[in-house]
Amino acid sequence: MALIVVQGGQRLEGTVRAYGAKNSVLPLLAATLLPESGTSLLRDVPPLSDVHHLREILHALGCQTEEAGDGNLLLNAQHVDTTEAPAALVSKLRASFLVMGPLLSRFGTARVGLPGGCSIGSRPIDLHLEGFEAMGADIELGETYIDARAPLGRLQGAEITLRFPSVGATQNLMMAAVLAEGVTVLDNAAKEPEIVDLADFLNAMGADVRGAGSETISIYGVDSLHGAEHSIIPDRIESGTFLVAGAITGGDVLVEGAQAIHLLPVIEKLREAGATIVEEKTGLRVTRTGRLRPLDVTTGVHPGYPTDMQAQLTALLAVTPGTSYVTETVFENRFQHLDELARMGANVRIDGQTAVITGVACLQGADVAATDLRAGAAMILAGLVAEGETRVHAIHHIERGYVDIVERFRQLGANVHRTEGVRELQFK
Ligand SMILES: CC(=O)N[C@H]1[C@@H](OP(=O)(O)OP(=O)(O)OC[C@H]2O[C@@H](n3ccc(=O)[nH]c3=O)[C@H](O)[C@@H]2O)O[C@H](CO)[C@@H](O)[C@@H]1O
Ligand SMILES: C=C(OP(=O)(O)O)C(=O)O
Repeated sequence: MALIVVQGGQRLEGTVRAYGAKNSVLPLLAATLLPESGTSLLRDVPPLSDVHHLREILHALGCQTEEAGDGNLLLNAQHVDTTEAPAALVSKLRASFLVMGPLLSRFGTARVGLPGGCSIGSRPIDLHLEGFEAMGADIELGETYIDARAPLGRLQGAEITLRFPSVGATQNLMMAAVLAEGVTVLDNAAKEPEIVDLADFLNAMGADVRGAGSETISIYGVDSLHGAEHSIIPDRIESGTFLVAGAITGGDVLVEGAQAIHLLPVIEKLREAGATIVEEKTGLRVTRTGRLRPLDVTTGVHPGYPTDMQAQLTALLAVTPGTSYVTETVFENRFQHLDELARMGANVRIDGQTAVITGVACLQGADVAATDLRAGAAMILAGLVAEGETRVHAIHHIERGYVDIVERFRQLGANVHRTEGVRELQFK
């Protein structure tokens, strides 16, 4: 199995470009199922394994996709010939379940396998299903498949208040509503930038989605949609990861394309920790010369501190003098990386939902696992400042969400490489 090997001690310096956002491109790919005519063009599609797997699902449904160079992807769903998304493919990633909304909206029926994704909590899909039901769908839950059908042939607009502003449920229900009969109002909707990106794409296709980015989204159903062109927003989590890399190594890194407006809580916390972050014409520059300072951070839904940037921050805090507190409120099992940091000598303990991290002078290189995508990024970050060699295993998780991570860290001066064929160590 492949692993990433990091030799600690290099100060990172240089420029890195943010790719299109993984968490935007996945719902956008699902949305391309909606139009019955025309080809869509998505720009800055990141070449990630999650994207590859979602494209496989689109192909299984009868869509055509074609790479058109420079990160452009053409998609056509005119000839969709089945509404069954195979469980074997859907189980490879979480966002695959987002094909349910578009299929149900356009065809009034869908059979979709149960989704996979990072194991960071129980991750139910009850909010998605309750929303479809409120729009008139009958839902049948099987062991590996979920069947949904609109008995009237078309979903009906409804008023839906989400118990929690779930990103995925908001996206799935928005897509279900665009071709429904009448108006759907989603209350307590998620406000993440990826929701706004999806609404912009749907509207470019001829939908009428209003209020995305606020807690109430109104979707006025239309009769048909057409293909559209859209540029994907830069990945705020990838950008944030590189900002932490600059901060942890006391470096000077410009993240091209990083948008401050999407990263406000991350910027605020990194500044509080002692980094300098400046908005430049082309992106965000991070530098740090002074000592790191401890933090008290609580994750939350947007515009709160993103849970997807929690693990990376714990790597920084592991080498920050003093005691820091990190409270995770979005996922109930998102501290697995702390055990891995502890293998490297970090002083961490978990108290309920809070990680208590007392910084150590230096971490030690070790064999560690990428227990999930962001946990893997955190291991690389820790490895950058550890004494000796850190070998990160289970890197398929990292490759779900970071494009060419090794090459891009190398360009910034990190001593890191990817190696194949080494026996996977057993982690308890
Ligand atoms: C592909 C993608 O975009 N993934 C992101 C998306 O995941 P995802 O869309 O899965 O995350 P959600 O916002 O839905 O989940 C947040 C919380 O709501 C709970 N929940 C969710 C749905 C549901 O039907 N019932 C329920 O209880 C989840 O278990 C979790 O505790 O948003 C998360 C929160 O910002 C991010 O960490 C993920 O990177
Ligand atoms: C948890 C994440 O992804 P997913 O929802 O696709 O598992 C993530 O991007 O950090």
